[in-house]
Amino acid sequence: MVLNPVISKLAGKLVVLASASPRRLEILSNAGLRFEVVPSWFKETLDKGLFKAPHEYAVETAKQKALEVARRMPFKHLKTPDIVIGADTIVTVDGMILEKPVDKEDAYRMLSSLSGKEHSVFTGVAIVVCHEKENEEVDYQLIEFYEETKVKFADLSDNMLWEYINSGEPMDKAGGYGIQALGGMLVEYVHGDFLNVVGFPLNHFCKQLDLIYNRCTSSADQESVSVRLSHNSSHATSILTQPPPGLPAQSSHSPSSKAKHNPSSSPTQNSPPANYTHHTQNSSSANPVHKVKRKSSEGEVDESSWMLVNSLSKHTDDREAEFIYNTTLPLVASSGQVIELNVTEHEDSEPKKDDLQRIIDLMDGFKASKALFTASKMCVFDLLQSRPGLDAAQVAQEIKASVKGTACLLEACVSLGLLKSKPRACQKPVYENTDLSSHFLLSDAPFSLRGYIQHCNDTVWPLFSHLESAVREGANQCEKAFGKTSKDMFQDTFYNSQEAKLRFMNAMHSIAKVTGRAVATAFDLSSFKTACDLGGCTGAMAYEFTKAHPGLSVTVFDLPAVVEMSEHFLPLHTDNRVSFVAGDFFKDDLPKADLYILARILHDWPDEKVGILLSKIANACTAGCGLLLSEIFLDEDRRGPSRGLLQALSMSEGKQSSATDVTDNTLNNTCDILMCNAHS
Ligand SMILES: Cc1cn([C@@H]2O[C@H](COP(=O)(O)OP(=O)(O)OP(=O)(O)O)[C@@H](O)[C@H]2O)c(=O)[nH]c1=O
Repeated sequence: MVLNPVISKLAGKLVVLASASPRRLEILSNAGLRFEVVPSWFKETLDKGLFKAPHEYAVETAKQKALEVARRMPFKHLKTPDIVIGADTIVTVDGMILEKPVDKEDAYRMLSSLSGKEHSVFTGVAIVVCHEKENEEVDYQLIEFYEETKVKFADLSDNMLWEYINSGEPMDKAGGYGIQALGGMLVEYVHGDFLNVVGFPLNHFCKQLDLIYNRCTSSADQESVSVRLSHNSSHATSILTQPPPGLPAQSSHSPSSKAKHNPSSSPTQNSPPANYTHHTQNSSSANPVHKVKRKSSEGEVDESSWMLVNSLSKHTDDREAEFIYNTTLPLVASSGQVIELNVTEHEDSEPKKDDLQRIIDLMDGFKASKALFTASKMCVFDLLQSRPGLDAAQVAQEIKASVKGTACLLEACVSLGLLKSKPRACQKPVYENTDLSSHFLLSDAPFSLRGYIQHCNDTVWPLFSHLESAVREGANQCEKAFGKTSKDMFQDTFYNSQEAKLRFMNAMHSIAKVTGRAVATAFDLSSFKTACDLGGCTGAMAYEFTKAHPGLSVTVFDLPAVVEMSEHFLPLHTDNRVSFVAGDFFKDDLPKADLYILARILHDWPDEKVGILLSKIANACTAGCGLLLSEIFLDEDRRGPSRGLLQALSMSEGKQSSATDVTDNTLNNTCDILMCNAHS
């Protein structure tokens, strides 16, 4: 079910989040948006003194973050996004703008300035809509807005402040606190959008999308859309729209054609608003034939490069040649010179460049996955976390691999945004983790996905390499991939092999930790005092539930073989509101609880087993009980999300269901059913 039809308007578009903030990633993916993350390299160093109001600073920073990514991607990633979203969150108190603290003392200064006071949290957001023109230039059009939320802190003693600071939570957060986690304890009240404080004003964002895609469908469907930038009120909102009748001028930003358009909202007090020229782009191609245009920046190219160009020219009506070269790819000739080939397409019969890029991305997707799996398995991210700034030869030595192979792997990771490389004069570049890899790829990061990545590499990947057989036979391919039946695999995982069991538990643990909080906070559970997480494995989800709901105790119910290992996964601060009970949910009595939780369980089992489990839950429920389901539910039209449809290809005995499949199936209205979509 898509709650917000606006989000679905972005389906099929290359949406990019220009942010390394895990909170923004979580907020947008929980809303069902599918996007890539390309953290911005824009340094947040604008002169705050130049802005009349703090929100203008946040909006301008958000805009620069988004534009930097929009401009970089066509060159670094060889693809042009459709939409880039940038955001910047700041906290303001007593006329000061607080960003992320640089160290603990800074965090202390910030938090003590907030103690006992009301302050404002502003998140500036910029949406950059990119339109590729025929001449390979890109028009960037901007929608920018901000949201303000007022937050009041309780009086905080120094002891409390230092305890909080020493938890490590403040360091990557504006104002030095995270309202969504421990920092929530400091807060007396919040007036306004909570998610705005966390880092992204989802509601306001959806309203802006609504303006773009729903209220102005006719304009958004056109090749060219224009921008109205309004700076005439303290609310610096820009609305992307074809001019409704009566509205004045609009503007288009094209940083690639700076001579024509000044960048708007320049951070100077006196600078006038942007050029408000009405810009419409001709969508038709003037040239009906393919053109191979050779550009060479300096001097002559050597013979080999000429040969390449000539052979391409000969093949301009050869489909394969067009498909390979119908994009601007920098080709490096043996002289080291870069030749750019631009092929202009015939509008009527040839595919659009964006479409070609989407196909190429799909073709390459498995290479990117495998590069991630391999770097993770070879502990590249852990190594670069403990020793940032190693070059390829040093990394190769540590991970016991060839220098050539390691250099290729590191560069591939840089291109995927997983590593940063720092060039050094006359020396090989050195590497370090990006925020993305620090958050998700380290073994010991709180949101580590390493266990799940290893599961994808060791279990999912071999199954998918037999996809053709799986499709032909309509059955899973355990025997081909592992030489074992799925029953034997199950036995191994849970009973025969300690190592297989730990690997599996580790995978489930990591995905539950990353998604747990979103599931735990998706609903108001204040009416429930006890919960039972069926198949709750290591208890990762259960701990998130107890953290989010102080009045709730959770029993984890899982197979004895799992429960006996659960102590390996105890969190640092254990919580005696989580307990473990061993049993088989198909055979044994379920522990009594007000709320039953089934997170990522149903899709594994065939219909009859799902029926058995749900009717056992129905029997265990009394009035006022609830069932919380978290799955990658299919949309009601079963067209998405592709994550669910792709998961179905593993041909496990279970299936992907829509929300109504499950509610229709069962329970005879014995309890409330709470369903949330586990996109990640
Ligand atoms: C007040 C508050 C802030 N934050 C985080 O603070 C960062 C702000 O920094 P930013 O510069 O806007 O973003 P960033 O993290 O540096 O990422 P980027 O967009 O790449 O600049 C963002 O993360 C926010 O979630 C919380 O998680 N909880 C809160 O209660």
